[in-house]
Amino acid sequence: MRFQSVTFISSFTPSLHSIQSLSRASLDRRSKRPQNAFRPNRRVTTSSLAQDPNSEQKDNRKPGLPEETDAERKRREIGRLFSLFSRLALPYWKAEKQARRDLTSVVALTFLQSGISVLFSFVSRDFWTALNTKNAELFYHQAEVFCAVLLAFTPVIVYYHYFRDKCALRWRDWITNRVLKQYCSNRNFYTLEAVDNPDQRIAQDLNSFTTESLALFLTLLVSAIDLVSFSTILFSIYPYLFAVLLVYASTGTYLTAVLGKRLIGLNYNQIVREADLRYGLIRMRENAESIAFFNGEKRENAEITRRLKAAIENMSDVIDLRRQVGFLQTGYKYAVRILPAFLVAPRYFAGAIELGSVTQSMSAFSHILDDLSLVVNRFDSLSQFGAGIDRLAQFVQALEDNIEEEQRTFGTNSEKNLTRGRGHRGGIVLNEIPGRNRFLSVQNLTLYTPGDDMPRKLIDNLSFTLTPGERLLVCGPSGNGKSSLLRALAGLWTNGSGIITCPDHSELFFLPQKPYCTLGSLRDNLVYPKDVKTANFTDAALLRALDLVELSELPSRMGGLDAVADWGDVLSLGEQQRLQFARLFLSGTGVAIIDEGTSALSVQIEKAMYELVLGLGATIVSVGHRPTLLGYHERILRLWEGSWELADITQAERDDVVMQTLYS
Ligand SMILES: Nc1ncnc2c1ncn2[C@@H]1O[C@H](COP(=O)(O)OP(=O)(O)OP(=O)(O)O)[C@@H](O)[C@H]1O
Repeated sequence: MRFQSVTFISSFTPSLHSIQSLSRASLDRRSKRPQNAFRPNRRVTTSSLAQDPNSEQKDNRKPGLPEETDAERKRREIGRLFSLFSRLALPYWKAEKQARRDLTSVVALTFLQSGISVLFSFVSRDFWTALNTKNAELFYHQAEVFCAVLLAFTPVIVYYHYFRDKCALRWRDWITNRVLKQYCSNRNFYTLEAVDNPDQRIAQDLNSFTTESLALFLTLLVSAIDLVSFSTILFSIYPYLFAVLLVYASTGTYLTAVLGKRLIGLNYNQIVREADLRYGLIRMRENAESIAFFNGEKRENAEITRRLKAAIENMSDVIDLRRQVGFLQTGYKYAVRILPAFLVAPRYFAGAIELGSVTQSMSAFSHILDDLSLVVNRFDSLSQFGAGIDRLAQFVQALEDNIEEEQRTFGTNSEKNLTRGRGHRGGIVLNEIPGRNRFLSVQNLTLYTPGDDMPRKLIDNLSFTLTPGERLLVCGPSGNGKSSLLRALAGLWTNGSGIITCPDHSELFFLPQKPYCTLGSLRDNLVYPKDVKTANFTDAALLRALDLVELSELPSRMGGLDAVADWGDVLSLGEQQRLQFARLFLSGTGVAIIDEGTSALSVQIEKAMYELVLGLGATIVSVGHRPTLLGYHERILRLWEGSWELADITQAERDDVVMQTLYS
């Protein structure tokens, strides 16, 4: 959406006020975050300020007070939107000097632009009067003046747009970085369940917000300046015309608001539905191979068609409503082509004014009407803007709530209570010991699945301690909480009680059940989660790590360490698991947590991988079903139906015993 500045052409050509078809912000805004099996069902409470506009607006007054009237509710809604807007918009302008400088330039150019518009209105008046009085000399002179003003006006317009766009871009850069930082901190990206499509909000909604806010501000400014300057002109020509104008504009605004009030909710829905559609398509692309194996395209097609239908149906409602508003808007805009002339014509016929004054009054009328009709002319874009603010505010509020809660809970204690107000069952205390150590202890750990609705007890009162370099194998039937125990060790799952003492996160290295390959080069993937620049590994060190995990041919096959590919697609599962071990090796970590990290590898390569980790002297906690894993661990923890059993692995068992027999 762009809020156009008033053009000088409308001053020069009095009868024309073109109906601007506003380019609409793309509605295809969102892609849903993939569901993650590890994600706790954590509910994030967002402020009452940030609600879905479709949801009933609750009256938060205390019981006993009289019910809120319609007018009060509307006032509250406007106040709410305004407060959300200022909370999103103001920090940038307060924090950045450069931003204030940029804005000053744009505002100065806006004034200049409006000044030239007024000048045009006078040039135009004399031009038409010269034509009307057949004064050729004056006519050509006015044409020359027009060209001169045009020459001066062009750079003003060009620079106005230039500074405005630059300003919006810098703002977008600043606010996106800020929100992204909040999103990436405090594991918000993992825990923020209640907010849909955060990716779309960060990438697109913030962009629209900055561009549209700035454009709206400038449109309001231009309107205010025009209102003052052109009202003076109009009033001096014919005060009655001015009064008619006020009545005309306020009636139009009121009727548009009444007819189109459903548009905000519909626009909000449209954003959601378009994003759902896009997410369906992205999932299909991401899982193309599995779908192809299943011949699942029909089923996928049906699901995507369902999403498309939802988007189309809602859009159809939007179009229907636009039609209703359109009747009013079109009539409203075209009527002004003759209305002012019609009203001043008697004075012209009576010889009280010149033709130039008629055209000038029409131009002034159009200008002012445009200023007063902001709501009528931009209703659709304004309603989209309102919906966008709601979505953004909801998101930012949720991020801030999460961070505040974290700070409140953690305080300055080294002991981190990660319960975050989870309630009656208390919470698991994660005690991270800073520095290089390889000690791990779990005391009286009772672990539940996340969420307060029917959580399931997975582990009951578990205690164990691993001394540096000790190796524990966790096994048990599927779905009995093995991976969940690792989630608790990482501080991801906190529902329950007990104390976990472990090194801080830089000393813990997790190899998840599903390998993860980051976007970027092979080098990026090897040093992950560190950054290539800070990790500072030589090529030789990286090649050696690849060699150790038997991937030495990978760089030459893929085009070198800096080759970029979709590694999750181009590497086999076994190769990805080996890549994880190369990372582990490079990290030189003290405690390795391996969740079925060798499930796709042959027994021989599994041996090589474990020998590599043993060589690091790391404390190891592994989860796995394979009997061969017994050979690399000293103790075994069996989990089943909430119970557990901890035992030493004897040498005989290490050599020979099949793990299934241990827990079947
Ligand atoms: N986000 C979640 N919310 C609620 N329950 C969950 C969630 N994620 C997993 N669970 C449930 O927690 C239970 C334990 O899961 P977990 O992944 O720990 O099993 P596991 O023992 O590692 O299984 P497997 O051997 O099949 O990998 C399962 O019943 C699972 O369905």
